[in-house]
Amino acid sequence: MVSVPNVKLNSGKIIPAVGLGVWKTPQNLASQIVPKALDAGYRHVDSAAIYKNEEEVSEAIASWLKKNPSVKREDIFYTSKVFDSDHGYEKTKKAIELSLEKAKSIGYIDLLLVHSPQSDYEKRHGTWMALQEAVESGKVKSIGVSNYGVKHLKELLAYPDLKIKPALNQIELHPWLTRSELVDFLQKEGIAIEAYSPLGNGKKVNDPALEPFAKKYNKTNAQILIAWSLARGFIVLPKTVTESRLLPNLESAEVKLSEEDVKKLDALDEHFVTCWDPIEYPLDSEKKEEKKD
Ligand SMILES: NC(=O)C1=CN([C@@H]2O[C@H](COP(=O)(O)OP(=O)(O)OC[C@H]3O[C@@H](n4cnc5c(N)ncnc54)[C@H](OP(=O)(O)O)[C@@H]3O)[C@@H](O)[C@H]2O)C=CC1
Ligand SMILES: O=C1Nc2ccccc2C1=O
Repeated sequence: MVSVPNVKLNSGKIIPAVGLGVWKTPQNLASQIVPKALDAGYRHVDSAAIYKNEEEVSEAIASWLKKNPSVKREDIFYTSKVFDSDHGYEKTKKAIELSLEKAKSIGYIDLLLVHSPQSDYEKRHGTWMALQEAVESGKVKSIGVSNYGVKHLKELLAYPDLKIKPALNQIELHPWLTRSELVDFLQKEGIAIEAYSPLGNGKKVNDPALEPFAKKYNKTNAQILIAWSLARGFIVLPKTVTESRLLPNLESAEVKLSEEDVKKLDALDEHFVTCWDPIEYPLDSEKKEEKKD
């Protein structure tokens, strides 16, 4: 079995440092690939309400656990996310109920994230209050954010009724997008960092800049990229629906890049964003400034 490191979150919960991403994994493929991933040794799956596969992912985990009784529910880490259109206290409460209903086969959600900061102060605040209550109810074990920039995090950390700090921030990270200011801030605040699109959404897997590293370590380009995330201390979420890629991607956890090579890879940074970039989304005060101009 591949030895995958765990990370302890500020909630006290443990998260495996490699998780299977399931964005764009259709429902029928989710039912097939999740058990294969668990067979390969994955113990962490990253879904979201907008991926439309929460139920299939959860049911695949539940039926795999029945067939593998030596692995317990607590050994698996399941994440979902509340989308922007469900921001605000009441809407988020309903969205949480729906995500919990879809995850009923596995009993609880390990980590629930605010998918992005794209609304306004009042709605983001209401959403966080609903998430805090979900932890108090016991049906959600840890809560966090995704695509939050430093300004969004500072806003959240200043809520007068903040009871629970985000356990992590899930953001796009790879050598072409290293977000050093945000990463430093998160490390200082004790908020774990989760790297999405670690292969640059597949667009960077064949980049020639990876060749010397692949050659030196005798690993694939994808393995170098996943190993880079782990060497930086990030939790990492490679996505694949290709069975033959599951194990090699997970085995990246056993690739140890030298500090010097990690720095060389860091130097590829060119702020290359592959899909969306809500990290720059304006605060209410910035929207008012825009209106004035
Ligand atoms: N919070 C957020 O806003 C976001 C979260 N995420 C999360 O992060 C996960 C991963 O990010 P994502 O953008 O999907 O992309 P990745 O960077 O993980 O790349 C996935 C692509 O790379 C291909 N691939 C996977 N493994 C290999 C390999 N070993 N060799 C060559 N190609 C490979 C996949 O193809 P194939 O599947 O055909 O094998 C797919 O096309 C998402 O699934 C989601 O869970 C992603 C974006 C935004
Ligand atoms: O995985 C994701 N890919 C996306 C692209 C656009 C908006 C949200 C997401 C995701 O969560």
